[in-house]
Amino acid sequence: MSHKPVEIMIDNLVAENIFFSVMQRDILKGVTIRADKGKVTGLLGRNGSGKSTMLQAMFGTLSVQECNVFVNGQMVKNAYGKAGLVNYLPRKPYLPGRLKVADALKQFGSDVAYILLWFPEVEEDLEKRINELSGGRERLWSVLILLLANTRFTLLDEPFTHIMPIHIERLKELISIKKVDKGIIITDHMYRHLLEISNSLYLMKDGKSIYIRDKQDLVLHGYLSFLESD
Ligand SMILES: Nc1ncnc2c1ncn2[C@@H]1O[C@H](COP(=O)(O)OP(=O)(O)OP(=O)(O)O)[C@@H](O)[C@H]1O
Repeated sequence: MSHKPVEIMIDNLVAENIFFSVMQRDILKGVTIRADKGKVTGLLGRNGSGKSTMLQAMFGTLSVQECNVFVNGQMVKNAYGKAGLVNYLPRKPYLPGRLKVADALKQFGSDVAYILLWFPEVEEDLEKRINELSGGRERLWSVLILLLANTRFTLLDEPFTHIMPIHIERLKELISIKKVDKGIIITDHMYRHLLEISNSLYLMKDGKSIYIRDKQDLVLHGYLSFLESD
């Protein structure tokens, strides 16, 4: 009797072969990116290297020359439209400005008690409208709402921007807990935070992605000019 090894498929979302050219410039030259349940994938790159474009192509809201998206090997079109599949934090403000925070939480079905357990000080925002919040608080609420939402994958474009260090530290802990339930891709220029929380880290350069093993690689590939001491 032969014993076939049991293959366990880890929930994954893959955007393969992304090509994007604009105004005769090739921005992405056949790049692949993937999110796996249980992992954080980090994406670094200089301004204009195509990080946001990749996330939008994967989400399905940007039309690019080529991009094939698969969920566990099955091709999907318009990933954003599939209930419970994936959510995406754009670089720009995400939540509707006129909405009260408490109403936004209700709309997204967020677990307010759980959020306040992690960030008790943000309770003061609940009755405020989104456009009355500081930039950092608006970003924090947006990240929390998407991270805690019941989707299999979450794509976060610059989630740490404007957020104060003490909240970034807590957010990183929360991301490490949430990745047990979902696959997460994060792009941010705060490379130290990405180095710390990513299970796989890539650098976008010349339209391709380079696998990053450690900080030295970031110098080698010209993302950092030198290694700062810790
Ligand atoms: N609609 C468009 N028209 C012209 N150029 C575009 C368009 N969309 C994207 N680009 C260009 O594509 C390149 C990649 O942009 P993208 O926003 O993906 O970069 P990024 O790596 O996210 O940059 P940053 O770190 O500055 O956020 C940029 O040079 C941008 O100017």
